[in-house]
Amino acid sequence: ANSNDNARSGRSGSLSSIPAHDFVQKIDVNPPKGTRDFPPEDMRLRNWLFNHFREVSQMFAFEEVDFPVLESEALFIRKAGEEIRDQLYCFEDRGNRRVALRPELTPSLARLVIQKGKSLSLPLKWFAVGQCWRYERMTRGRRREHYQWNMDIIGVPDVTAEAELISSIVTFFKRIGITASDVGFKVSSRKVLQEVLRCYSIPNELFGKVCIIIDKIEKLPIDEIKKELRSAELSDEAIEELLQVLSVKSLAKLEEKLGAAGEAVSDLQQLFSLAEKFGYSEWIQFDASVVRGLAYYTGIVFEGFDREGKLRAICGGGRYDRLLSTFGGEDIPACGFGFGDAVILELLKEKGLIPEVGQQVENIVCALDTDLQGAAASVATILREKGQSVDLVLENKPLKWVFKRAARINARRLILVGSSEWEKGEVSVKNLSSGEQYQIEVDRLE
Ligand SMILES: Nc1ccc(Br)nc1
Repeated sequence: ANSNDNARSGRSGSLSSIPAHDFVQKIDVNPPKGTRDFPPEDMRLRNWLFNHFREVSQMFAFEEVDFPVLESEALFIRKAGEEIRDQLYCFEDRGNRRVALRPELTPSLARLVIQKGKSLSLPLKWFAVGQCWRYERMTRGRRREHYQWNMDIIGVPDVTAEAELISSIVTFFKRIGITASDVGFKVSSRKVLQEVLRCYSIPNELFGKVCIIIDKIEKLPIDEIKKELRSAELSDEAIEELLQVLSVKSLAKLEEKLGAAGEAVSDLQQLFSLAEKFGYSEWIQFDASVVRGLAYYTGIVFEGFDREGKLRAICGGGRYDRLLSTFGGEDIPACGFGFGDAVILELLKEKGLIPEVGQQVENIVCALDTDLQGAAASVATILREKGQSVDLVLENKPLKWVFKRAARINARRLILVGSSEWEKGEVSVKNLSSGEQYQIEVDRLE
């Protein structure tokens, strides 16, 4: 206890005469800008959502992993002009190390795979639900943290891996009542861009930067996009061809444009035929304009969108076969997705699908007078040892108060410990839904 406590508690001590206000400074009780508290009701909804993330991941035989929320800044320093880089929540720690709050989970996953190296037997199917951060000028009043569900498959070069990942997200949507008429996936491949850029002998190291510029195509005027592409040393001819290809509306047209021999077309054709077999064809559509805003994708990319077009992307992912080598590791083919905890709740609100997640308690146990408090504690323990949840009334309260609390915590039954019954080793039970009342020996409670 510090002097402050003494002053507050009124306990004897030399400081009690000093008025408390000398020590107490009024703090802001709100969480830091852009962050959220999770009081019980919000935490129950979050747990409901995360339980679905976990149950679907386990249904697909993925193993849960996690990493520090604090990472070396170097893990996220990429030179492709990504927004995620501009908004890095980074700082120098007391050991003068450059560190950052992770803006995404994939680089940490890549780091762990490299660290574990040869001891890992491929393929890996890992999932994580982790808090991710960005530092954005609060002018836009957007959040600075969110929780992201990630699933990644490491060591499978075929698009069967991407097809499996999309199947897991479709499974999740179905479990929470979202249908193919609410949500779809735009699917493309960065190999489309690659094949166009190769025709104009654009060097590979520009690939990431070009993708990031293209990803802004629906957020910036087309002249701005062209200007940025020109500054990335693309010729006007290459830019025109690129924009042409990105407006292709079907896989058939893409094949006409790029030919059937390229990997872009064959990967996408394989993915769409696998979608048929998985039974989620109605959920996905080819859309050449999808590139996603992360520099490291190298193949199939996809993003979940709400068909009413009111919300930002719900989730997104793709193949990233070259990420490990950017950290000095041996490249292993990989693909994965990220699914944030914010847009999905906006969608569920839109659709009236937010579930009722009230508190559920089986028993509320109350002593009818203070010298039976110990007896009430023993009843609570017996029930808890039977695996039942018990709210034990901890103070001497009037029955009216106890009934009110029972209703608030949604208790199934009230157990009263009274002296006459207790002498017979019994308690009084009231079933709070049926109103049924009876006496019973404690040991026979179940
Ligand atoms: N990457 C990232 C992190 C945090 C939020 Br909020 N949004 C995106």
